[in-house]
Amino acid sequence: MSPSNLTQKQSSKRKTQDKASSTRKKAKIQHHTVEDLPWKTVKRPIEAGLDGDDGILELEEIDGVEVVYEDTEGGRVARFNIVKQDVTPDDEEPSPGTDEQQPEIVLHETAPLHEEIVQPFNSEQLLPEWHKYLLHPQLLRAIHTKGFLSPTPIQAASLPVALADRDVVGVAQTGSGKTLAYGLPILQYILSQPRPAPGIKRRVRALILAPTRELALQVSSHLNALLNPIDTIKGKDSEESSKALENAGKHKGKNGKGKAQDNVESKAQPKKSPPHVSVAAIVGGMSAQKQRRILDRGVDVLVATPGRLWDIMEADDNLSKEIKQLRFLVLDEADRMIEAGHFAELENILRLTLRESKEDQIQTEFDGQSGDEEEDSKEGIKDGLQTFVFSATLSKDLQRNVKRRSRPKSTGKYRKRDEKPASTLDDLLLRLDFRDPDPMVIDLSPVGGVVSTLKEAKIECLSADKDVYLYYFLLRYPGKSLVFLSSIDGIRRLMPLTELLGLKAFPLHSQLEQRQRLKNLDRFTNTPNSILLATDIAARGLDIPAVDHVIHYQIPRSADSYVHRNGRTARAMRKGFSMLMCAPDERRVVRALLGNLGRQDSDIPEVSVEHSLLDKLKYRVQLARKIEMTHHKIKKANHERNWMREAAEAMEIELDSDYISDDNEDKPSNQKRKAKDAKNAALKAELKQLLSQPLVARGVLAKYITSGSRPIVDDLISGDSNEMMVGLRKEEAGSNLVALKKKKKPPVEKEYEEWGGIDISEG
Ligand SMILES: Nc1ncnc2c1ncn2[C@@H]1O[C@H](COP(=O)(O)OP(=O)(O)OP(=O)(O)O)[C@@H](O)[C@H]1O
Repeated sequence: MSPSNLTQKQSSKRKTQDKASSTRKKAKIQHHTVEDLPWKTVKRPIEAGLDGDDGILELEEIDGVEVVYEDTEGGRVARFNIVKQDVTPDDEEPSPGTDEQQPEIVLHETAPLHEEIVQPFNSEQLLPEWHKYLLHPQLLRAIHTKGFLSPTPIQAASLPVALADRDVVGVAQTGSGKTLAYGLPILQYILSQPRPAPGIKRRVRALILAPTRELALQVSSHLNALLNPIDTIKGKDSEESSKALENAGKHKGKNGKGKAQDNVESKAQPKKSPPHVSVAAIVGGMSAQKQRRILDRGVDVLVATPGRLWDIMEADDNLSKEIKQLRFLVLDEADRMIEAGHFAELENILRLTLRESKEDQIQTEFDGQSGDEEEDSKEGIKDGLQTFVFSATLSKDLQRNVKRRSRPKSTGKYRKRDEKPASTLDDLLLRLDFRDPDPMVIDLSPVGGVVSTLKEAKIECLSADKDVYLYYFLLRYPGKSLVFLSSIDGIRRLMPLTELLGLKAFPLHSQLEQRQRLKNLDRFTNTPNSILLATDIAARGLDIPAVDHVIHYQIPRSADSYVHRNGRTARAMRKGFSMLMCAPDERRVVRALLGNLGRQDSDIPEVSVEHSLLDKLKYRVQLARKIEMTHHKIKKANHERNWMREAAEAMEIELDSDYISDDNEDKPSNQKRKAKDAKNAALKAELKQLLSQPLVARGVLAKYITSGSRPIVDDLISGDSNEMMVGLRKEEAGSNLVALKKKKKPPVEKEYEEWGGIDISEG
């Protein structure tokens, strides 16, 4: 890294620092390497034009560093000097002329610049619903700022238990606030401990494991938002936050306090000191070196995906030691973790959290619990580890098994270290060494897995017609739509089609670089009426604000997947809509999938479709497909020609002149290509022209709005007509459904018990 990597902010700081340092006589200068410097993460300055990223995922900056150039034998090198001022107790700016009395320059930033002054928070008055939990004022202030007036049901059920040091297995519907259900007790614990002493490295006290990178990053940002609510509100995820601020303002108004009070409180925050709690995410796809540096600096709450964490742990004994002494272990979306292909890493990490005596004693069977074992477990609680397992989908059987699980018996069967990892969630839970003899299982999952604010529907059509129906739906019901496919190829095929049809779509799948994944999520979040074409990596846990529709373009591979995909909409009691696109050969699987949720396929009504418009859209889609196919052929031919040229160069072979020059007008291949280009240009022009024309439903006379079998005058006057489809009213998805007749016979249960989902892996 060179000094040019210091951020812009840093360079201006450097100038100030230069000036300041020249006046401070007692300054001691210490030389450091880049790696030693106290880097800290700052928000990406999107508004400053860096949103193009250019390989930058996050920025870091350093306070109080001088860059000094030194001429050495090996040339000019940069030296980094950490120069830190000790701040007067009240943290006031030094008054002019007192520079001579500014003596201290300290080596590292770990020393707090302030003793923490915790401003009390009147929760009894401002957050009566939260008062009884006696949360730390910092947390209460954040909850208030976010406008969370009362805990969600899962929070209300799990907080008293978790705050009383008990283990919790929590099952609650998607979008019901599970992150804070486990996050608040963790932050409460750490905030109530003394701040780390100056120079003492923090050790990891809470480990939160999540199945996907996006979810891990989201969890860490949710927790950070609780610790720095003001920063977060200024940040880019502002839609929800500004609403929250508005709510908070309203709420305060009711209680006779206004914004002024809040300002006083925020001003009273210490200006700059190391945070009391540091939360960091360790995920794949980002610089491992940087993540190691963060860990070396010390982290209290570590949110990680098992794969990357295990990679780092293998090279870092200290981290393994810290994991052995955890105070909190959380498995978020535990059931997905065993699907995601990093079960071996997960198992290795979990092994470190077992009590010493159990290291090699992982039981493979469920057994009853003896009195002795209970005694042991009670002792175990004293050694401190609290375990939380949360998901929207944990089977009832599994929850019972958690209750029935036992400590290993001396005569029992134990799994050896080198045995193959198990593949079921039952096994995973057995690998957890709950210190609580009776972990609290809280199951608030709704019947049939459906959130009460979600409307479900389906469209039955041929596989080949799914593109047209999707296009119809997206035009008919504008909004933010998350479209799930089970293969990356499917997304690659749909992306150019949506673009040609003038839709704003972004892809999300595992073969995209991490920075591209995050960027696309960000764009989807911030673009109205946009579409995210995603595989199941987006199915779990992602809290994307205001997703209006979830569309299962390809059917989910299990009942759980159906529930989690649907859970990206209708979150936090908002309305949402989900639509299954079901081809004839998928019906059997859909029946089985719904059967697993205790439902019938006739429970799900059909979306009514205006067939006259569908035909018009079909022609547009056909044109787009043709254009794309020609593009594809041209691209393929170019690729092949370039490959031939490169191969010939490498082998020093002369190629036929056809391959060497594109300029030869007379060559038949060039003529063919030109003809193709012309044909493609004509197709594009035709599509463009079609896209510019309004779509008019049958029976509508666009020129005579008061006549025809469907006069549209009233809708036009009231502003109720659909913007894209003349003759149809502006309606929300789900307001126009066709109920199906219930079947008399319930589905045969045996079939569902045995059905384990289809194995469609990404790609
Ligand atoms: N007490 C509360 N009141 C209002 N909103 C809340 C509250 N707690 C959390 N939320 C908001 O609800 C949304 C969903 O929360 P969260 O992501 O924790 O849900 P979840 O249960 O983990 O969902 P999933 O099962 O899909 O992972 C978030 O935007 C969060 O900020």
